[in-house]
Amino acid sequence: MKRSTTRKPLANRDNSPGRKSPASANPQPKAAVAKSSSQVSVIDDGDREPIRAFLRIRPQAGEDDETMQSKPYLEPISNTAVRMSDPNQSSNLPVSRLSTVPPSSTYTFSHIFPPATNQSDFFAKTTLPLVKDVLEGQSGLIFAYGVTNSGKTYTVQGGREEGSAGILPRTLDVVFNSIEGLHGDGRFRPVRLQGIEAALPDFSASRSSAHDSYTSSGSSPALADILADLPPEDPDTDPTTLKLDRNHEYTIWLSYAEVYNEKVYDLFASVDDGSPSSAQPTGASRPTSTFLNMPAGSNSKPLLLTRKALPVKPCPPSDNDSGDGTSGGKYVAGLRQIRVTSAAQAKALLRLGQMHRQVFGTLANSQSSRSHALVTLKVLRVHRGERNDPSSIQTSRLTLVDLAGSERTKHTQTTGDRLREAGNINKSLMVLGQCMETMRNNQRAVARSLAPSQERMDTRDVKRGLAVVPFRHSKLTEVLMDYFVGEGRVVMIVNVNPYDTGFDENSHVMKFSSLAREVSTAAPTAVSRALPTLPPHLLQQARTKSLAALGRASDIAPHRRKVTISTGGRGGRVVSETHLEVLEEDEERGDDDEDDDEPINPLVDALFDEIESLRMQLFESEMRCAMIEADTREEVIQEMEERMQLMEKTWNRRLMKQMEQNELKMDAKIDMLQRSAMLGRAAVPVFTRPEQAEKRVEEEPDEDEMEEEDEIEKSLVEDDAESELSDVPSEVLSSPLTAKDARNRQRSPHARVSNKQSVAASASGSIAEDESDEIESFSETGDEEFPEEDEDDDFDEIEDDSDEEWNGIGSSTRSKSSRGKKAAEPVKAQTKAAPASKSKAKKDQVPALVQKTERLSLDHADDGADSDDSVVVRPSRKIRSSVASAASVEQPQKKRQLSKKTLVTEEEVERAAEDSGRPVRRNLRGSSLR
Ligand SMILES: Nc1ncnc2c1ncn2[C@@H]1O[C@H](COP(=O)(O)OP(=O)(O)OP(=O)(O)O)[C@@H](O)[C@H]1O
Repeated sequence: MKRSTTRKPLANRDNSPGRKSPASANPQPKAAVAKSSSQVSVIDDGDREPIRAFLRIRPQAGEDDETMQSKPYLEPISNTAVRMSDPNQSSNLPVSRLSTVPPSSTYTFSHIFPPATNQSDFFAKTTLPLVKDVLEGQSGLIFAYGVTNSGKTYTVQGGREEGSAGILPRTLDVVFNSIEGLHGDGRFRPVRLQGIEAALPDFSASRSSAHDSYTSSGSSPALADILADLPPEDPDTDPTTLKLDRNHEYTIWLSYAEVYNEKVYDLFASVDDGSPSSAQPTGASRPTSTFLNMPAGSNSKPLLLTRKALPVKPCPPSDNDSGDGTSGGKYVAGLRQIRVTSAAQAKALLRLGQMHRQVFGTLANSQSSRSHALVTLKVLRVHRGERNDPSSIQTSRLTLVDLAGSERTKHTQTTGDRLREAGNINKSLMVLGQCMETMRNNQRAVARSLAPSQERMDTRDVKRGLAVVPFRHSKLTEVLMDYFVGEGRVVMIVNVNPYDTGFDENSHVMKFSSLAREVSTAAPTAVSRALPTLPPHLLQQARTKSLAALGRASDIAPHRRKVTISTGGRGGRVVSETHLEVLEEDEERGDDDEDDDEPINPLVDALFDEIESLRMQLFESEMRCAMIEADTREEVIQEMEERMQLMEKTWNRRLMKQMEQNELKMDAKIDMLQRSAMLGRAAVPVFTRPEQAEKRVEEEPDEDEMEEEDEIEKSLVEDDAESELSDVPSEVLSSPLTAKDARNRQRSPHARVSNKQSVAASASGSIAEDESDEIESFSETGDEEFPEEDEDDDFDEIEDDSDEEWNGIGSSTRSKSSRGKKAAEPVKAQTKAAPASKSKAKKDQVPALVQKTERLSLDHADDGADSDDSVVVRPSRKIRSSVASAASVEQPQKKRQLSKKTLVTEEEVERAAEDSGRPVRRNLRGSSLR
């Protein structure tokens, strides 16, 4: 039969020496609201102190960690102050528009621990005082707060290396070191928050072993086996021993709860795999290792693991020390508290709980804690002389909390379950901050009302002016509420990673810690109880409404998740996989819940719900935006790539076509050259590329002249280098052909006769002479010798400097580029003025010649713009001079180009020349001779 007893008030701070902390130097109000008969508690200022906040700076991770910055943005400026500077500002990176954080701020702490601080020192300065308190009957809370990856778990639980045990295992070590030889018999056990009750009726004082105590308290044998199966000796133990009053006996009870997705779970509870044999009543324990050892296989039916959320309930007034009839905080109903008699047992249990936590809470994200873990150590202390009197038993608690990392969902691809987790983590941390803020404001208001300068206010007015502390808006704050409103010291460890990329998040953490330091932990418990209570039906309505507002059906219906446990072999090989389905059932609500006398303000509730729902929407929309942006970028990139490929193909095709055409041209040229070589020197073939070539008519010189010119041209062909021109005999240079050739070489890279062609020409014997010949436009003395031509006619008027010089007419300074119709116009005008009679005979002959050459086109098909070979026929010097003298024109001579399409054979040209009564010499001209 269980028997509940009310405990005696514990020794309060008045009995605890050395309670004043440096932080308590802050002026605090002398007294808060005087306790009324009904609901307002007395606050004795002498017992209150602000929350202590310690900053721990994480050392820099390995260089391989790409997510980290190279320079820390946090710099300690003293033992208690630190300056934070926005790295985006210093590196001129764009600062987030939404950032509300100033670029540089200074924050103060109770103490700052640099990265090099070892675990032992850290424990001694932050946690050891609380351990001492709890063994002396004082409750305490210590929680680690910080963004993901800032070192919270390392601080609380520790690392793998020797000597890196965190504050939790060290606490256990120190407790059991200190109570060595002072163990109680465990005839009473703790219930709820502060109550105690007798252990099972069959309990006998002689059965005090751990195994017995588990069995007697309803634990499964498997749990006891696990706890009995302890590792030999833990080398990483803290040797610290505290001096205790040896007239007392101590029993230590351990509980391990998890707040995940706004539900509280017992990490020591059973795991039901669905088989009837394993079905156990709620709250019964089943070793987690059982399901981890289950036969694995990817094809096997997923195992169903069920766990039930535990309700958080207000303590009955009977548990309240004050005996004023008000409730004494809230407790997790059904949370198992297991007695442990050694640090090793406690650690083994915690390991088991940790496994449970990983499977249920963090399996899908094993790198990060997604839940708040609360380990509570309860100490029942009784005087040896009063061990049979339950009323003499003192209960104290020390809770160590490893909070989930304050999330940065906007930086991570968080969706679905993860997003929901993140929302809930942020919600509980936000509510924690709001609770602190409200408490601080309330305390300030009270302090103001009590200030000597102020008129003394009625305590009821003061009470009415106080805000509701929103503990009930999150499970975390609900569970921890008693530490804030009741007695107990609260210590906050702020973990920060100064290399972390989340500057904004870390700034919020810092702000939170500043806020916490302004909160005194002995706030009036009545503040949250002093508000009017809604009738039960309205209370229920408000609950339903708030759940509906959140749109979280899962808060009402059980939430199912699928998880896969992989057992790895060597080299990352997966040996086995076990598929599990996790069913998280909502807590049961008893009828007595409706009698919850907790004050509730529907408006505040609705606002919180609205905030939460908006936050979720914001996260979701940010995620959607990020995904849409990523998709769009990918699409654009793909499209660009396709276009590039298309362009590449097109250009490749064009290039190939061009190359083919060039090859064809080259072939054609070679053919023609070969044919002309066969024809021999006497009959020089004429090659045409009608479109691009200039057509010049050249007078066939007489035998001597031809020989002379051939000699000269040959020597020029052999003479490739410009510089060698000086070596050319003066009589050669004096030749108009040679002079022109030399000038053309000097003028531009587009010289009419390229070296290459010259070499080719020299290699081709007599053909080379023609190739290397300067081919010139047909030169005429005047229009009267030619029919009047349109600008579009086949005859292009081209001025030729060389000929002008040669004929001693015109200006040699006129450039080729200025050649054209404009330049030809004055010539036309002048030639028109010449007597028509003198040129009449020649005029009659030339059109006939032109017509003939037009008819003799060899390649009409190749009439494109790129056709460049053409017949060049130039009247002999004699004809030109006779024409000039006949025309008696002392103007620069006009030259006309024959039809671009004109192609003639040698014979035809000769025939045409014979018809005209003059010998004609034909020269070759390739496209490159332009
Ligand atoms: N003081 C320290 N010294 C050495 N290593 C540390 C320290 N603090 C943290 N680390 C290392 O940094 C990593 C992240 O730390 P930890 O897991 O404790 O972060 P966390 O804040 O608990 O993250 P989460 O909230 O995601 O669980 C771990 O590998 C841990 O070993």
